[in-house]
Amino acid sequence: MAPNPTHTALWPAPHASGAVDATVHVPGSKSVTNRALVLAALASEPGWLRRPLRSRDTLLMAGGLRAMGVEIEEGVGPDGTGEAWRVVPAGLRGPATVDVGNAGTVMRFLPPVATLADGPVRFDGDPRSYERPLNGVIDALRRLGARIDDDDRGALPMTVHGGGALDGGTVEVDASSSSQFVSALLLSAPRFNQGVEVRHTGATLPSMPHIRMTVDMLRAVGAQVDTPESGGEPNVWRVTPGALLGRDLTIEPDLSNAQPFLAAALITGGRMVIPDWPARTTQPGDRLREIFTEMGGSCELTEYGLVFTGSGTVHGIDVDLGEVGELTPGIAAVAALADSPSTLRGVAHLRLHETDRLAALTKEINELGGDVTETADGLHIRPRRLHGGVFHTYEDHRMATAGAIIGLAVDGVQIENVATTAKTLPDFPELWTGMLGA
Ligand SMILES: O=C(O)C1=C[C@@H](OP(=O)(O)O)[C@@H](O)[C@H](O)C1
Ligand SMILES: C=C(OP(=O)(O)O)C(=O)O
Repeated sequence: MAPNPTHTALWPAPHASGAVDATVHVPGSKSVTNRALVLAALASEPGWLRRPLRSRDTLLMAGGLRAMGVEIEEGVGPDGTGEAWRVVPAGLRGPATVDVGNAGTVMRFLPPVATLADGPVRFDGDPRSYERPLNGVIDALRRLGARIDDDDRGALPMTVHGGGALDGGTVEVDASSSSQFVSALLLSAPRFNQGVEVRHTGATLPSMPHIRMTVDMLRAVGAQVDTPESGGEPNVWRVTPGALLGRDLTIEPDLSNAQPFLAAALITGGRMVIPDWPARTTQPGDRLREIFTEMGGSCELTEYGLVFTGSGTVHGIDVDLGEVGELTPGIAAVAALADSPSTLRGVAHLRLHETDRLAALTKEINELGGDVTETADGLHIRPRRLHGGVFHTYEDHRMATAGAIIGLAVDGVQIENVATTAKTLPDFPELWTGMLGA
């Protein structure tokens, strides 16, 4: 097969000639947008999403819901300002086909929705989606009463034979490979006849902030959710059946996508302003305030947003990133440019993300002259003088942004397939060159 010209294209990563000083408006959060779409689709009345993220993952989510009969209309918000989506719920329909691409949120959050459709819903996606874990969702849905045809692979492609309703009830799930198994079951549970009680049985559970995001957003649309934090048993979440409200929700900026811009200020000793950084949020990217401060920067959260300043020095860090795994590629890139070694721990499950991120980061940083080794659950990074070269991205948006961070400090880095940032941030190349005043 001839190579795909888009994928093999090389993007010369801009090199910073001095301290970066910029304000970057970061588009909406992928995780918030895709949860908001699902909850609005399951509500009993229309709702609005203002400033939704429009990227590959969120357009796939909208496409999947539309395929099942939900109306998602383009429009301006109810107050006449800002771009918005109006979501009009409908009786969910099958037969339908859902393309999940390589979006974890789509491949995990939509099968429970499909159990409520009145016919078969076929799920398919990118080759990598066949390798990403889905068995936790499939097994749990079967035990809750669903009929699913996956040829006993526990993976995509598969067909959920929607029966118009699902019993629900109590179910055990090992979500150690992805927190999205828990989020997926909770999000649709208000519409299951008996709601759900999810009991996580695995030894570890990654990405807890994302589960809190699910719980917060469910409560905001009127669902009753009991959690370990609200006095329940550890690792048990309970959702009571009930109707969901249609809301008018403004989507927060994606704080994980703010990461490369903050990193730019950190490694160049510059200044970065991210408007609309929320004062309170469940997004894991909020942890960057603490992590990048420990690595040498300082930040101030104002009413306008976050003001982050680099000191000109970057320190290594020893940190457990299990709660905030999606920040790992960007932290690894900064760590490769630091003045001391780093240990990133608690992220074994990254081997099952868009690509095997631990292998990919090790290989690509080392090919630029770095010294990275994989551990059982993370990376050891010993900074070395790096040189230019091609940074491969493995169709992983966060590999592309990690390479761009290194390219700011190292002349001659070329990013292969920077277009893969379209998964969550289609404007990345323009925002990045705009930041540099190019
Ligand atoms: O629920 C979500 O929106 C997400 C949960 C996390 O998944 P894992 O728990 O599989 O790491 C995170 O890495 C992903 O980017 C988004
Ligand atoms: C792991 C990620 O995505 P997904 O939602 O596809 O799991 C990510 O965005 O870093």
